[in-house]
Amino acid sequence: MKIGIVGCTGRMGRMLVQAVVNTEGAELAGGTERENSPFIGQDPAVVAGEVPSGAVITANADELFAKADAVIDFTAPTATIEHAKLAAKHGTGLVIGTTGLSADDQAIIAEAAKSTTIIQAPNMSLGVNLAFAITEKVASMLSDDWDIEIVEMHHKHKVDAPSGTALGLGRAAAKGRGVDLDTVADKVRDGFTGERKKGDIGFATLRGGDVVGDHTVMFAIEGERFEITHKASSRVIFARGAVTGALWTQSAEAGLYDMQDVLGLKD
Ligand SMILES: NC(=O)C1=CN([C@@H]2O[C@H](COP(=O)(O)OP(=O)(O)OC[C@H]3O[C@@H](n4cnc5c(N)ncnc54)[C@H](OP(=O)(O)O)[C@@H]3O)[C@@H](O)[C@H]2O)C=CC1
Ligand SMILES: O=C(O)C1=N[C@H](C(=O)O)C[C@H](O)C1
Repeated sequence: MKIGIVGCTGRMGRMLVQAVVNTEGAELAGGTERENSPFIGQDPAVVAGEVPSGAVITANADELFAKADAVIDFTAPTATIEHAKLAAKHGTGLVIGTTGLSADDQAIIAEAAKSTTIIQAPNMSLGVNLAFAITEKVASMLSDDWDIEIVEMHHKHKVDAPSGTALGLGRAAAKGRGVDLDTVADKVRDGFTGERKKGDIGFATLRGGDVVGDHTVMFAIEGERFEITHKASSRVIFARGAVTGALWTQSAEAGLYDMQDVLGLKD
């Protein structure tokens, strides 16, 4: 299966290239970067520290979507929505790992998924997808006397907050509780905030150093606290998950899926 990587020289892009060239049944179709990138014309595998693959980095995403069976996108929201349109145009499978997308961006992705298979997940790791399922279950078993708080920490280069995974954990908790996250989310606290509102789902964001990604969901009540924690120590878990997703697109109907679909974690 021919897999393309857009944004192939980024932190995740390089890990994705490594994962593709080391996965049986996967072949690197090529990679993209912006027009002014110093990597244009180079082999993405060599940039990622692998042996030459014969593939080339270009700024022509249209060409990559035309020749690939699936493309993996860990870039930025403005790029991702254009990639979703190209996936629909060419009927190419698409795996989206990019976070920080707006509601309007989501609508464009949902429209594209009418014509092709798209897998979108804020976290491609098995551990976090288990945490999504467990969080929903625990939230469904506890009353809203239990306060739910989500804490995340990432490296200093991360540009969106709260992380896509933290928001995913919030959505899972809200779903378990039978409420809409948008109406109960408390994402920023500063100054004289007053007491915590019963039923809110709070978020706290930490940034620093080279932390790959830590997430904790806390269920707190007077006298005790129950926590679900995931810590990523290598980006390889996201890259492997994304390549598994890309291979999975080949056998799925057009539609919008997540990693819980791919990993068979749904009831
Ligand atoms: N779902 C998951 O499991 C995970 C998701 N992520 C998400 O993935 C995204 C990327 O993260 P990360 O790799 O750390 O970020 P980086 O900034 O390191 O990588 C992004 C890459 O995409 C490139 N890019 C941006 N726009 C375009 C474009 N129009 N065409 C081609 N390339 C483009 C960037 O180039 P330039 O530098 O020139 O802008 C850069 O090389 C983030 O949203 C992050 O949250 C990260 C890890 C796991
Ligand atoms: O930007 C990152 O690095 C990560 N982003 C994802 C997110 O926003 O949840 C996933 C992972 O935690 C790393």
